[in-house]
Amino acid sequence: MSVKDCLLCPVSAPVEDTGDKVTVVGVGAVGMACAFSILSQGISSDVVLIDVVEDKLKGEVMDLQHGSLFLGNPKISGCKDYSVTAGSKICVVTAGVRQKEGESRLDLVQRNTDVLKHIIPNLVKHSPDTILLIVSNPCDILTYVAWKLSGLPKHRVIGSGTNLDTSRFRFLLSQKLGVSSSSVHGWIIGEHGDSSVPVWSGVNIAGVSLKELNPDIGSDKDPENWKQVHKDVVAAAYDVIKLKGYTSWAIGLSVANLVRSILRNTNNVHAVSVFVKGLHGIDFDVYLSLPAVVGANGVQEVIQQSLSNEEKGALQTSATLLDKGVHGIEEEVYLSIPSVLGQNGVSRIVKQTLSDEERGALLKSVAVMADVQKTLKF
Ligand SMILES: NC(=O)C1=CN([C@@H]2O[C@H](COP(=O)(O)OP(=O)(O)OC[C@H]3O[C@@H](n4cnc5c(N)ncnc54)[C@H](O)[C@@H]3O)[C@@H](O)[C@H]2O)C=CC1
Ligand SMILES: CC(=O)C(=O)O
Repeated sequence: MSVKDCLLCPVSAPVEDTGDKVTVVGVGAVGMACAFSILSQGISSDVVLIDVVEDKLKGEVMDLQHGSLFLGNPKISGCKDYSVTAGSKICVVTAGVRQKEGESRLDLVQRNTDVLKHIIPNLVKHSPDTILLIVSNPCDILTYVAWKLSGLPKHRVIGSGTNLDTSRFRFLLSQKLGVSSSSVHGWIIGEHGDSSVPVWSGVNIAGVSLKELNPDIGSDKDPENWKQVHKDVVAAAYDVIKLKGYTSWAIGLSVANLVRSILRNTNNVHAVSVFVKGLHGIDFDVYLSLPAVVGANGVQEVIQQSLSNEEKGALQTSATLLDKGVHGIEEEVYLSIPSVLGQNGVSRIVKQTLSDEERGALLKSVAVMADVQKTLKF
């Protein structure tokens, strides 16, 4: 008999499924900050890491496991093979390239779309009931891409969106006012990026509206220049990237906050990237951030904020920009398009006006073709 057999008298089979499994794809700065925040706050007791760089992945798993004593003995595992992710309640996607100094988030769209084409089908294959939480940038466009690639219902594909920008906004306002961020209520909506929209009409402390105290707040006419706070929110990522090369801790904490709301079914309201067609005059397929009720089903409801005309206009500009970003995604594929044929083969392609639905379906077709092509050997 082994020491273990002498020590332990079996009574019942150990339970393997913790019911709160979270997969984090990408063990870079952001993925590890997410995993660490989730584990250190005891939000999940079963965290799986995935990456394509095996040594780094193994090292990160071991390093976290060695802290198990201080984390309440969670399951921490990692592998290149997606079968380890089976049964995940949430899959957080942080894989892909990040901005270098001087690059915008939108500059990453093509490279990270290609990365998602490999990741999303694998995640959904092993966890068909999962909620996808997209963090990689450009976050809103990639959330749309993930929705298309996954075939999951819209409410189960969410982008971390402006949950982070909102946290930055509330922190900066709190510094100006000398009150805690948690007591400053305000929202950043729209793109997680340069065209984000501050909802000045709703900023309040204990129900006291700052706009009622200063009707010009957030505008160019405001002598106190509160507009600078939003400028600082937009500049935040660029500033941190200039200083340390990347951002990590705040996004890790922001993701952990979202994961908690989903796993514990809290119905907290977060600014997250959701499908917004039909809201605030936006009439095309696009994901961007609005305050939404988040629970075990993903996004349950979107809050219908009363926006000023200026805020609504800025939100629509943000939506149009993201729509352009989606349709700018390029693939080298052949597929059927009405064409003019002559002796020289194809002489011209007919420019059809497609509905958003048709364009979405075409994009999916392109993604599938591109995936198949990648498996061919020449
Ligand atoms: N939404 C947000 O608020 C934020 C988003 N980000 C974004 O998060 C992403 C990751 O940033 P960092 O962690 O700093 O980058 P990083 O370069 O440190 O890590 C990226 C990781 O992804 C892995 N990876 C690449 N292709 C993969 C694949 N096909 N499958 C699995 N893993 C793969 C790499 O091996 C690497 O470990 C970037 O796109 C960045 O812009 C960063 C901060 C905030
Ligand atoms: C990099 C990025 O998206 C951020 O820190 O906001």
